[in-house]
Amino acid sequence: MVHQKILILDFGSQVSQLIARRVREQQVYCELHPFDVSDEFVRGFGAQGVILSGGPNSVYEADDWRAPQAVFELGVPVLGICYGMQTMASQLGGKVESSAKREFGYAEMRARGHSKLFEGIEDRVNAEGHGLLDVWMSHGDKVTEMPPGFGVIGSNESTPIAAMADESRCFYGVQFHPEVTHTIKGKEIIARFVHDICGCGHDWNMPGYIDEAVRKIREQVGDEEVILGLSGGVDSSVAAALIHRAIGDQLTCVFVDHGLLRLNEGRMVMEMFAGRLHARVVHVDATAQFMGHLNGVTDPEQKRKIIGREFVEVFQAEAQKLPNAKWLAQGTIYPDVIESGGAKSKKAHTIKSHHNVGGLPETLGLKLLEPLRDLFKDEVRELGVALGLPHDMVYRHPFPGPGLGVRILGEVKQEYADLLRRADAIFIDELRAAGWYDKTSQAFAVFLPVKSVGVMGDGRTYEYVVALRAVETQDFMTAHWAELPHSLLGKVSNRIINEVRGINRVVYDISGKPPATIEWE
Ligand SMILES: Nc1ncnc2c1ncn2[C@@H]1O[C@H](COP(=O)(O)OP(=O)(O)OP(=O)(O)O)[C@@H](O)[C@H]1O
Ligand SMILES: O=c1[nH]c(=O)c2[nH+]cn([C@@H]3O[C@H](COP(=O)(O)O)[C@@H](O)[C@H]3O)c2[nH]1
Ligand SMILES: NC(=O)CC[C@H](N)C(=O)O
Ligand SMILES: [Mg+2]
Repeated sequence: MVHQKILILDFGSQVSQLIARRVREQQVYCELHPFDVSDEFVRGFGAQGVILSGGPNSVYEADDWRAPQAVFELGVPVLGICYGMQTMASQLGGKVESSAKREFGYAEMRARGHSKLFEGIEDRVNAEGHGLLDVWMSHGDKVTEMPPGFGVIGSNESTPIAAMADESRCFYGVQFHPEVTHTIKGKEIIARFVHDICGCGHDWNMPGYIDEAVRKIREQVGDEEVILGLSGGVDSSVAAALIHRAIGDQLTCVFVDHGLLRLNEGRMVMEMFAGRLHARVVHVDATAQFMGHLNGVTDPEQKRKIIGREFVEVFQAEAQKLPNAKWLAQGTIYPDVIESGGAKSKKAHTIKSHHNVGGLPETLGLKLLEPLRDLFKDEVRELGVALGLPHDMVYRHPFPGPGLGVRILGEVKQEYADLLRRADAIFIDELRAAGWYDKTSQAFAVFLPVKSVGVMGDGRTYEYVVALRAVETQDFMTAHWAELPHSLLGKVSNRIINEVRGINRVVYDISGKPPATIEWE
């Protein structure tokens, strides 16, 4: 089935992904691509409409940060947001200048004229009968001259051209950000653009998606076999459930126990998949293999590389046991795709080599099957529920592939992993009991291989330290430490010190990301 779709071009705004999510919420399919795609790409894409995102540059400085000219020649509606509006103005013959007054945060904008974009959408009406909108702005430049054919459709004191339109061509520019929730009527404005102006229907929804994805997987795979690395995390679990629905026992899930999993994780994953979904799951106990290679290694990057490499080894060995395995399935989701090809990645530094199934070697000899490539995390969760996975599993906190390997600082030892597993389980247990699990995005314990002195039952102790980490975040790119109640932290600390012999001190991590990262290694 061919969907109607919107093309979003990313100029590097921090909130570009939100535009895509807002469009998807309207049950309209869209794709986010870097702004510098070619004219041919734009012409071949088949968009019903194009959205240009915001971005950190100024059009009068960065003269190569332009939309492909084809965007304006497709004969479809275009919406420019912030930088997107500014480049549209500049490319079509208007003018953009630095503004004396920067606007950052809340602003009130008056709708003017009768534009299709805002007609009937307002938060309040003023004495003269003009609609007023509460919007969120973040800019230092502004359009000072509109291109030929455009008229003003929104203004405020500091930004007289806060929104503009050429209604005959359906070109719109807004200086504010309709994609953020602080713009109260942002959702209505996006809906107006995609449905009424671009003419898109509501053809993107989960039940429809399952049928379509199942058909596509069957077509791709035929009678060949697929192996999938199952971690028990959200993405690989949903991918497994979807592929299993499509091809049943042609799918073999490989669940690798590297000895660095959480408490009881192995049992839980096996019960869920083999027991409940009746999927074929191979449980590989590779503890000795991973621990052996990690022995004596203290450098975080080296540890990550070793773990990634050993994963691939295990998958290769398992694939060779199957007569007809031609595919390796992965739970790659849309943000993974965007982050490895988006406008922002061009200047990005490597902070950590996040392993997925390792850097896949050419010699793997398997084709990749990635049925979640088009979905955002919340869509993946919705899909998981629609496929019958339990709520608890689908709403779990993410868990990194290298597992406790990056939560034990320095050298990884069996003894440390055992202590950490128990401390972590107590923390998560208490978070759930206090209703805080769903209020945090990720929470875990970290093992510090240093000893400190304590006193227990009148005796001296000299034992290890555990740090607790809990964060709140939308996208895991930036995060705040969670302000857990002191009473809850107190209870967790008490239980860990009392129940886990070998730990006599618990601390709470109060660093944000940046400058810290979420994991400690
Ligand atoms: N213990 C494991 N056994 C087998 N495969 C694994 C294991 N850990 C990670 N993987 C593979 O690495 C991939 C990437 O892991 P990642 O943590 O990003 O995703 P996830 O575990 O599916 O979801 P979540 O982000 O919710 O943890 C997984 O999809 C899975 O294929
Ligand atoms: O699958 C994964 N493989 C990895 O190697 C990896 N390293 C970090 N993470 C997870 O990514 C998010 C951001 O983590 P950091 O702030 O520590 O980089 C957090 O959610 C981390 O748990 C990983 N996930
Ligand atoms: N958020 C944006 O897109 C900002 C655009 C441009 N850099 C400005 O400051 O006006
Ligand atoms: Mg995971």
